[in-house]
Amino acid sequence: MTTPHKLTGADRDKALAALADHGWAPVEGRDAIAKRFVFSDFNEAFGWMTRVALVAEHMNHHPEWFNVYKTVEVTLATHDVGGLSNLDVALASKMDRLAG
Ligand SMILES: C[C@H](O)[C@H](O)[C@H]1CNC2=NC(N)=NC(=O)C2=N1
Repeated sequence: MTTPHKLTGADRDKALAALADHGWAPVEGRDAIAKRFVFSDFNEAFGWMTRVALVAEHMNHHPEWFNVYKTVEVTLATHDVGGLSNLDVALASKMDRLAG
């Protein structure tokens, strides 16, 4: 897997702008991004989480997430670099793609 590199300056701004188009927003007071995914029911939500979990494990990059019924609140940050990295951007786009 790729080594994470922290996004700063123009790279970070550009990544945040692209992610915003897909519903990801910066987290207040923290160098992280978040998005709420709402599915049609619990099976859809948990099925998606399972698919994401396999991708995340393969990337060795893991989400912070909270599931209630059909809603999954996701926060992405890279603990190893103390902020947002290229791996968060990659995982965010994989999550979007898997959500359809
Ligand atoms: C030791 C292991 O490679 C690290 O702890 C990995 C695992 N998954 C991770 N996931 C996330 N989100 N950030 C990390 O810095 C991270 N680091």
